[in-house]
Amino acid sequence: MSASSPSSDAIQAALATVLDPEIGRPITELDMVEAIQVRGDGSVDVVVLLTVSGCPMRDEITARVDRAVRTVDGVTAVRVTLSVMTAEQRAALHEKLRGGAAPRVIPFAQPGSLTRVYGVASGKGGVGKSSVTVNLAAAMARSGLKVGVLDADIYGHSVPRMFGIDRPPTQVEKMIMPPQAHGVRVISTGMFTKGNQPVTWRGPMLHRALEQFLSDVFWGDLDVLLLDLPPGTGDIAISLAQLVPSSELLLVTTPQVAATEVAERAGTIAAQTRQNVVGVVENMAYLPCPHCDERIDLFGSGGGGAVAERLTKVLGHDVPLLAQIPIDVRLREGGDAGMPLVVIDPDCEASKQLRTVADRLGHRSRGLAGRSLNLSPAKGFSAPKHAH
Ligand SMILES: Nc1ncnc2c1ncn2[C@@H]1O[C@H](COP(=O)(O)OP(=O)(O)OP(=O)(O)O)[C@@H](O)[C@H]1O
Repeated sequence: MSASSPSSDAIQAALATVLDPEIGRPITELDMVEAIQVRGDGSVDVVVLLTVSGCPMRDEITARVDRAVRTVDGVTAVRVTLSVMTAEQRAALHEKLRGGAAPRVIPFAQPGSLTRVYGVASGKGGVGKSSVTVNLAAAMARSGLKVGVLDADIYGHSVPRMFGIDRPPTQVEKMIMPPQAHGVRVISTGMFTKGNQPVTWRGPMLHRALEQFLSDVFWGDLDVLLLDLPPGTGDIAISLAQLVPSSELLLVTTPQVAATEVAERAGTIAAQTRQNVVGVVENMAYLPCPHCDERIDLFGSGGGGAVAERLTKVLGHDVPLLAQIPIDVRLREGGDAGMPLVVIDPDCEASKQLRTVADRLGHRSRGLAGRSLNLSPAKGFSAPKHAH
């Protein structure tokens, strides 16, 4: 080896900066680098182990390794060879990722969890619940938060399309690696049904599926997990409350929806499950007139405010109206093209409203307020306002 050729330590250090695109950890830490060979002429061979042979990320990993190794002084050429982990190596990786936790443990339900979990619910379909979920998640990711979306809307899993994701998740043993888009980790019930066919999921099956998505998906260390719930706040909202007792609900409505009816229904469920309702988002609130400053109340007005007011009464705690999102054709077009509006145009009115909600939900301090503790305070005892 000539004096100027790079050391294999330097190559190793460069490889330690390469993150696996799905797991988000250095490939060296994941034991994915099988061999490094540095030749006298400065050319470097790296053998990388993929978790599965058909890994959809193979080109991306190759490119990342190539880029990183080329930054090392003295490197003249890089050759990346891909191989596949043996069953034992995969099992060891699975073990490592689980961090010694027992199987079927839901990390978000553990006492020390700092992840805020929000179920996004609506009284009926088509009000823009999925669009709101996707845009909130993308806005949170843009502000530097680690975000996951679990699309549990079995009647219309539109979330992957709205994120532009068209590939299934990779599986390492029993662990499911969520695809990422716009900085968000995404899992959808739609990724597990053949040809995206609607499935008749029944209560217990849905409960098990949700449990599996919460426990077997490698979510990593999330700040926020958003769940797109099926419309109608039914079984799945109850399952979520059981599986993650500290989860909270965000309600999406249009101004048109029979406000009292939706509020009663959602309120009854939330009161039963003791879930906190963080607020109401009124979507399709108005159509900005293309010729003047007027707002056209296409779907009526006041629905969001009425739901918030009604829920405040029913639940006995303040349920604010967090935003009024106008109708914006680009929100739908962006959804169809896999580009959330907050990414395409972060400063338009609809995006501003969405970003306000994202900021509020993403940066709330996670005190005891609104968390289900299943405790009743003793007479004369007033509970502390904050946990910390
Ligand atoms: N503010 C908005 N402006 C324009 N189009 C919107 C807006 N919000 C949602 N849409 C469009 O309305 C349609 C329904 O929205 P979306 O799929 O998000 O609703 P949903 O409540 O999740 O429905 P479901 O529960 O039935 O899946 C989509 O085509 C979406 O792009």
